[in-house]
Amino acid sequence: MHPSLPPLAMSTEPVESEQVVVEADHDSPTWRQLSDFSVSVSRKGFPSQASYADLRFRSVKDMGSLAGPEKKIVEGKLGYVLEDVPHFTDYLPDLPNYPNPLQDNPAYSVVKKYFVNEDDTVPQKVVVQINSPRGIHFRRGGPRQRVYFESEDVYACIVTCGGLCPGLNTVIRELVCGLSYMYGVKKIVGIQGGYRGFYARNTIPLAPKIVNDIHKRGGTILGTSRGGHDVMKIVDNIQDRGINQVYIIGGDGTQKGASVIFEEIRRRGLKVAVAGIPKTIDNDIAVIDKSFGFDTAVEEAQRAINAAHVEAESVEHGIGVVKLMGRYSGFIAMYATLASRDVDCCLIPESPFYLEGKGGLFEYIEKRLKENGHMVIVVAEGAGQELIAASMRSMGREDASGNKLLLDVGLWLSQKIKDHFTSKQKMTINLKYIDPTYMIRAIPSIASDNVYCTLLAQSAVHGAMAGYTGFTAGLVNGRHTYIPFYRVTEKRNKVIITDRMWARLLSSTNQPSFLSAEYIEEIKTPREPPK
Ligand SMILES: Nc1ncnc2c1ncn2[C@@H]1O[C@H](COP(=O)(O)OP(=O)(O)OP(=O)(O)O)[C@@H](O)[C@H]1O
Ligand SMILES: O=P(O)(O)OC[C@H]1O[C@](O)(CO)[C@@H](O)[C@@H]1O
Ligand SMILES: [Mg+2]
Repeated sequence: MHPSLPPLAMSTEPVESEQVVVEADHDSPTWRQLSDFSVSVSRKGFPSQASYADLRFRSVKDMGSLAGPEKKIVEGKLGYVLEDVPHFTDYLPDLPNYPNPLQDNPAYSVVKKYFVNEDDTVPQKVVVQINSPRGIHFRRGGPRQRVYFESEDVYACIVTCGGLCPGLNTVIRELVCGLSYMYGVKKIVGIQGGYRGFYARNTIPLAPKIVNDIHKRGGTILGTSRGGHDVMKIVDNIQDRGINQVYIIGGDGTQKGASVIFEEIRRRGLKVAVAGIPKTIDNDIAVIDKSFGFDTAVEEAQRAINAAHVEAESVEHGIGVVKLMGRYSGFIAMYATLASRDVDCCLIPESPFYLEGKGGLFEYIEKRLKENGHMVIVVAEGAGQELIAASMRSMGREDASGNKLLLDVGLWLSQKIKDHFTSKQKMTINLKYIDPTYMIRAIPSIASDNVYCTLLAQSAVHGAMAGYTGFTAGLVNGRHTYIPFYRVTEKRNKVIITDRMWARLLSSTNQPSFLSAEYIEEIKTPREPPK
């Protein structure tokens, strides 16, 4: 255990009052043997309205791996569960705190109830039944009455990792402006070229004047990369430079990396806030309503679909194929299809399809061409990978971050369609393939995404200033929240093909579901609950 880490106060019984029952440190055998115990919460203010008797505090260490995340869970009556995020005072109990400087900011001081109530939490599930448990909640994001940094002591850094996404520059801009204008922070630097930039590149100074109009440009002014996550080198660098707020913008891989950085920072007992801002054009990050840049991507995809449609309808038996992003999740393809209404078939990774035979894609294409004379197919990049793998080799390759490198479904599918209709069916078709992937990723974000980026960035800044750490700032049911890293990285957000949204798409395109009769029967028949 790091010498500066205080022992946690804990009990093997549910806490019925504010008492502290047993003390043990994180690395003690006692800690390891317990997977579920109560901890006292040293931070003042929670819970103020609910009585302590209503609540049970648990800190659940992932027993599978000692290096795994420590979960901070608060349970209340009626099945209320708060999956809380770490706070400095969990491991640095005697830190001083200060009044939030926003109190004296003329723009904000007139706002009624500007500060978020310490007890506010946001439910993950908003549709409930009369007797259903209240379920998982997340801590509400926003400015707090007290902060754990004095403005002149803050030294913040910002890093962007993973693939490009519209809105990256807006988030950078709003972090810089939020820190400067709301909290008077003067020392902010950008880490260049993703995680490896911490130890392999110089930092660049950031200030409102420098970032003033970067949101009008695509990409990230800081640069980005995959791979290069060396946690010890990164944290050594943070420590050596005296950085005490780290803002990390990136997708699922990046948030995993942020979690590891946070764990190392906590192990060393450093007062360094680690805040993640989720970025994923694919919209595949779990828990959050939607990721920034997603709406921009769907909007821009319309241009490619329109072009495919114009090409297809101008010739005899015209087929337009458009490949859109989505490695594991077909959200962009699904929403772009629903928005366009010119699409006759949408193929996504979550819904396996087949080409030949009854109910297959070729049969549907032929029907559509006979009915309409042309058609448009939208295919997500991760769709049909098993089919391609069966006909081609070179599966199993990975990029620098360990992400599987996919085979180009758009080219493959276009070729298969051409082969089938021209060689086998002896039918003349005119196929045009459009891959707008990198054109979509590289544009600046649209207005609504810019506002979303602004609120996300400000929420992250408020959280870090208030002493929260090890969190991802995210929108849950329309409210800004702080979500523990493990919650956004443990699984991916995927299109659920048994949900209404996919059904809407099927009914809008009239495409086959490609599901077998047995499968449909199986999902319709409710299973017996396990005895
Ligand atoms: N499990 C992990 N532990 C530590 N670092 C990781 C982990 N997974 C990924 N990273 C690091 O996070 C960074 C970004 O990861 P990745 O390239 O997978 O992009 P991403 O954040 O998932 O974004 P996207 O996939 O949307 O482009 C890389 O520098 C990578 O080394
Ligand atoms: O070519 P790159 O930069 O590795 O990124 C491609 C991947 O990035 C994403 O756009 C996600 O950021 C995926 O949709 C795509 O597979
Ligand atoms: Mg990823």
